[in-house]
Amino acid sequence: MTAPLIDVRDLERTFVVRRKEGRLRRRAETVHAVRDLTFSIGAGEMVGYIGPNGAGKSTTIKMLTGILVPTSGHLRVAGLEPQKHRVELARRIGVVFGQRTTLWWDLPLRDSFDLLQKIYRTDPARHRANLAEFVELLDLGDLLDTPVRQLSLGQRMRGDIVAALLHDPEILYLDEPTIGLDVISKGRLREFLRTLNARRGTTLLLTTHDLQDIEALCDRVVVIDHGTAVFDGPLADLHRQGGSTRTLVVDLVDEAPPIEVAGAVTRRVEGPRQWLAFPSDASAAPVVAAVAASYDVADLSIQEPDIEDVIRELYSR
Ligand SMILES: Nc1ncnc2c1ncn2[C@@H]1O[C@H](COP(=O)(O)OP(=O)(O)OP(=O)(O)O)[C@@H](O)[C@H]1O
Repeated sequence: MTAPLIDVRDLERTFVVRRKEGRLRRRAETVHAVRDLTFSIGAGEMVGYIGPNGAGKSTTIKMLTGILVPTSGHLRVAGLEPQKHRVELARRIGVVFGQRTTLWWDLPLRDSFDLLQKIYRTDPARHRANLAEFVELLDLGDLLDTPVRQLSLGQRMRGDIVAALLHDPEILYLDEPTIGLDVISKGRLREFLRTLNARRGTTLLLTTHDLQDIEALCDRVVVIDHGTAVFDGPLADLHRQGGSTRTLVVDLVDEAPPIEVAGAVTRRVEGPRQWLAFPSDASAAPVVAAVAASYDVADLSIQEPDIEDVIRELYSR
């Protein structure tokens, strides 16, 4: 078996903060930003890393990139210890922050990209080939001579993604890459990331509060809460873990009292329309058959579980 590309075991990071106590006194308090964190990611995986505010996501990413030193535990990225081999690691990873740019504000995009080639000492031919491919995929050709400060958020984000990828990293960390983007820009970005993964096998670790990013991109999710992983597995299993339900929406020919059938519970009635919840891992067929056998049905549809609800349920445990 090959070693995982990202290997995190019993990782811990604490911060000592001074909290005000009374008017003058301050008390030192230890914050466990990350504790007992264990997960590993294989080459080519696309993993969503999610959790509520303050769960420890940024602290984890900072340790993975070598910006922050762990308090204890085992951490390897591409076989390297990030804090000891920061420069070497920088060539193997790309980082994109949705909330801030790594581009030079007053320079045209093209100049930012040229500077990055010099900083990373990327082979010039390789740089040109990558630039041509990414500019085409992200439709940035007409914007190369525009200073970054004149770009829209979506255009700048595409520029940031190109900047993070020009040196051919194996791993791309994305921190809220679609924040503030409109639906079209989000869709375009997700499409690009899927293509990148399929063509080059780039490993993606994605932090986001937009669960549609996760649904569109990730086969696997790691959920972190209070610094520790509370779930690690396929998205479909997350639905099961959360005990989530699917909903059968029934339009009756006439208004009726709440439907009573085995295997489902009627949650809502509005005129002739009723909403019946049933377990998401059960088949809808028996519920549909039971409803159709006893009621005059005009129409039926099934709503899949809302991942936001599943996650809310998981956090609240
Ligand atoms: N430099 C620091 N000094 C003190 N406490 C910190 C520091 N950085 C993070 N923390 C604390 O560690 C915990 C985890 O923070 P972190 O930023 O990793 O969470 P997050 O999951 O990224 O949150 P968000 O979704 O809001 O970005 C929080 O309680 C935070 O206040």
